[in-house]
Amino acid sequence: MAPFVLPALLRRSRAARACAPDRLDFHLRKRLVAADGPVTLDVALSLSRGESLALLGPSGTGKTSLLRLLAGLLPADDGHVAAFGRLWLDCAAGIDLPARRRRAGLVFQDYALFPNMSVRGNVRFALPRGVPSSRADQLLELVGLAGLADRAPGRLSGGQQQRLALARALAAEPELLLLDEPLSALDGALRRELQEALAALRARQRTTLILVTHDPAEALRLADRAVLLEAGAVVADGSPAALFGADAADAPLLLAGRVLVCETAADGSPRYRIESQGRQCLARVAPGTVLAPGDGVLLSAGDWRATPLAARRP
Ligand SMILES: Nc1ncnc2c1ncn2[C@@H]1O[C@H](COP(=O)(O)OP(=O)(O)OP(=O)(O)O)[C@@H](O)[C@H]1O
Repeated sequence: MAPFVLPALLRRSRAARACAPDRLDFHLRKRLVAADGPVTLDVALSLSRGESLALLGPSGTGKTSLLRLLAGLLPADDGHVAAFGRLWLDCAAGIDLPARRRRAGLVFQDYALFPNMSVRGNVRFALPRGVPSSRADQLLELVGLAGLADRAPGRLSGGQQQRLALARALAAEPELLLLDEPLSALDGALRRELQEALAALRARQRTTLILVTHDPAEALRLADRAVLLEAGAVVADGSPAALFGADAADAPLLLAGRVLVCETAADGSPRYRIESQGRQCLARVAPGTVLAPGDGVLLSAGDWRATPLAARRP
């Protein structure tokens, strides 16, 4: 056998061996181009069926890209995804299932609803063949939209659109539910209610969940495990309580840091590159706050917000 074929075969068999019926096992690599230069996303994780993982990290670190890679919406440079007994991706073996053949449901930050269909139509469209259309109404009930089933999505509020996007993702009965800040547009009580509905649903269907959140309290409520990404790599992996402290529901983790430089995000808002504990991250600031290089800040690991130290003094 030609020597160059051997590594590819070995890699393929490693991916194929990882293909256990009750596990999601992946290693994905992708070169991303950030505003301040290229970053290589390189993440390997293994989850059991029904596990819920919260993905946290500073803005621009690759969280959304990782969800898109898993869903098959972004091509990987290298790696594999072995999902519940099936290879969705094995770059070494040339296997790359298209998004529609992966049993992954992704709820985007911008919802991606069909504007020409009613609320009910959006959910019905996603039902697998053979599932009665009454299932759409059950799901709309679950997310509190039963009364708006005939409305066009364009006439829903941001929070209602977010709930519709969630119902549509659930309709497809995914084995892997990928949620990109799914509840960020919802206010307190409703957010709590949907968090509970999601937790109950997960327990009932054993759906594996990966959710991007900036909210440690949400990670504590919805996730068994939290992973912190920085510059495309996993820097912490453990239980949310161990990572953020059991009282994270009230106070996000605060780290002392120092401003290195101010950058401009894609939406034109300022982002500050902060150095904290030997690492760097990008953080937002409250409107009107101006920081200079060298300023001391407190960095909230929950929403990656930097607050000038002086402003926090009593
Ligand atoms: N297809 C692509 N090719 C190359 N680079 C990309 C691609 N898509 C996104 N990027 C870059 O990858 C970086 C990470 O983006 P991503 O949206 O994954 O970060 P994030 O951690 O989800 O950020 P946020 O918390 O702000 O949503 C960004 O700098 C983005 O410009």
